[in-house]
Amino acid sequence: MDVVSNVSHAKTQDVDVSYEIQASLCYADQTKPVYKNLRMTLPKQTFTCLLGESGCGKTSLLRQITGFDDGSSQSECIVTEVNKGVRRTVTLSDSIAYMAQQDLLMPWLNSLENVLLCDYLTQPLWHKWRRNTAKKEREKRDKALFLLETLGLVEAAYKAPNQLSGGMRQRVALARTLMQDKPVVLMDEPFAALDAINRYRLQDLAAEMLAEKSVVLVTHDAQEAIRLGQQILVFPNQRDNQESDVQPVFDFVRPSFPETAIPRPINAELGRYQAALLQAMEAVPC
Ligand SMILES: Nc1ncnc2c1ncn2[C@@H]1O[C@H](COP(=O)(O)OP(=O)(O)OP(=O)(O)O)[C@@H](O)[C@H]1O
Repeated sequence: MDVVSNVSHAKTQDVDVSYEIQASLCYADQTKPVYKNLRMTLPKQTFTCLLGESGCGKTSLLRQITGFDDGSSQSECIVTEVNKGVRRTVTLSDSIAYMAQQDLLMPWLNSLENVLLCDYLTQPLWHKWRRNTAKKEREKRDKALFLLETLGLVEAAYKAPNQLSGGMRQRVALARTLMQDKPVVLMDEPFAALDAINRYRLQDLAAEMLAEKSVVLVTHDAQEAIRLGQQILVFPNQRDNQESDVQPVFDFVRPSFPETAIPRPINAELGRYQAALLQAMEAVPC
């Protein structure tokens, strides 16, 4: 199935532009690669949901796309931007906001400070010393407060993480991700720890607030993938194929999904697609 033809939200998306990712990864303490010669296409300004069985390499792939390398693996990750047929190799590390499975809030900072933290850390040092930054700092603070307000966290702005519920902490983490305003957003099971109502609300907020971004959302929740996915990819299982000297190109399984705008309502149609997605995931060879 052609990925691009499946994309909804046609108004906001520039489907002529995409990132092609080719990646291989083998951790030093493992004999077999986690994946080899894996290819993935991310159309820009599209919500891609990535599923797969536990341990297949979803988090590793996100980490590789960010450019993170702790030296404990043999890895290769080539990102090619394809813009109206013109291809060029790019580095995405400066263009990515990453939201991890844990909220990773600093316990000694309040919500507002946590939201502002990434911006502060990524500023060059000389910028912090400049005198005329007061106005910019005020603007950033206003933006952070606006994000917290939009996410229903006005009263939590000056509270420490240990004074917040799990759902509130995840919303602060989402505000921090949005604050960075990066074109590519990678989210690793961001809503997994939430109750059903908070998860539903945050899915709605994420779809609305990340509509202009190229998003990869790792999830184990088939319903979440069908609600949010404009492209859904199921991680191929490569473990049985590693013995061969020939390196085939592995591709993701692409189940079908409704061609309506996201976030999709939970109804009978969504339930049917959810069942079909679970079947497609079961069919991935183990
Ligand atoms: N830093 C590391 N060093 C060595 N092995 C690792 C490291 N990180 C992950 N692995 C291994 O790589 C494989 C893929 O792990 P990864 O966390 O990417 O899977 P995942 O699909 O995200 O799993 P889950 O759905 O459970 O979060 C696993 O076998 C894991 O044990």
